[in-house]
Amino acid sequence: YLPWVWVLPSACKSPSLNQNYSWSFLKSSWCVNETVCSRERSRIIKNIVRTFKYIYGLRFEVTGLEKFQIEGPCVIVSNHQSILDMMGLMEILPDGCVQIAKKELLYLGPVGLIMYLGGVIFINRKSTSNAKTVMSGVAQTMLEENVKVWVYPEGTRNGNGDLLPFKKGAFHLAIQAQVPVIPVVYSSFSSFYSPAKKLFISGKIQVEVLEPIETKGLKTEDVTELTEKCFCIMRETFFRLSGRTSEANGLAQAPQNQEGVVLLA
Ligand SMILES: CCCCCCCCCCCCCCCC(=O)SCCNC(=O)CCNC(=O)[C@H](O)C(C)(C)COP(=O)(O)OP(=O)(O)OC[C@H]1O[C@@H](n2cnc3c(N)ncnc32)[C@H](O)[C@@H]1OP(=O)(O)O
Ligand SMILES: CCCCCCCC/C=C\CCCCCCCC(=O)OC[C@@H](O)COP(=O)(O)O
Repeated sequence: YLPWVWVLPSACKSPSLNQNYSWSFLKSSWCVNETVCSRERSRIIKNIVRTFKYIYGLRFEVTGLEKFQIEGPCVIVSNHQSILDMMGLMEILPDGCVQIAKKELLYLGPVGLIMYLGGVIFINRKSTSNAKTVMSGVAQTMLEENVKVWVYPEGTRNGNGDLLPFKKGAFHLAIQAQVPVIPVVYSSFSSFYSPAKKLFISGKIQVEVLEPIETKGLKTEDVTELTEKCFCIMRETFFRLSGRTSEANGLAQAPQNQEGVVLLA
């Protein structure tokens, strides 16, 4: 694959932009088997971006990768500290997995084009109703096309040494499609990467793929509980991987619902 041979025909045959264009692109007819083509493009992007770690001197230590070996689709959620997460993403990205991204990234020139060709689904974060419509379409398509979906539930980059409260879209998606949620946690980058301190040296990133959380039988009213459960598990793992204890961070007490029932056993 020469990059231009790959990009140009795709760009010329791109559909007109609409909120579901990633999916309509997957379904476009220029490719004999469009899903295979999209997966193949995604694999090429992955293999290129994975080489960046050698340039930046980053090492990844991954555990639990076998958790991705499940039959059928799932929603993968992970913490989001910086643009470096893209290298971490490509380190473990399973085949047939698309990512949810803010629509502004589509206009990043060649990077936006490459994301588009890789099947990224763009949402308008400023419009909940628009994002909800796109996500509902995704729930249906991920089942039809056996696609995994990767979401950053914090909804924005956050390098402050903790996780931000999770947005609920990923969990609505998992419950609507009745597919498991697989949490993935990356350790803190703060010891080697900090734009505020103008620090960027080589370093090691620990990545842990956690046990899938089943959603079979869960309903819309369970979204908040599922969101909090996943948040607690990921936050605790984040602190452990980053060498901080839960107690030191006030995590000894599990969250409770309005009736005082502990949500996380
Ligand atoms: C060489 C070059 C290399 C190139 C290399 C390429 C690399 C290719 C890698 C690409 C990689 C991309 C990486 C991108 C990284 C980002 O762009 S991260 C930013 C974009 N992603 C996200 O924002 C995802 C997370 N956000 C969400 O899921 C949010 O819930 C939404 C859907 C945006 C909505 O936002 P919101 O309104 O602010 O949030 P939220 O409080 O969750 O929801 C409000 C209400 O709506 C309800 N709601 C939310 N969603 C739903 C739903 N789906 N159904 C029903 N109700 C819903 C909630 O339940 C809530 O109601 P209550 O329960 O409070 O009553
Ligand atoms: C000095 C550091 C240089 C690091 C270079 C690392 C190379 C990374 C590999 C791929 C290149 C480009 C992929 C671009 C994708 C950008 C994803 C991203 O991080 O978007 C931000 C978005 O989620 C949330 O936006 P806000 O935090 O709300 O605004």
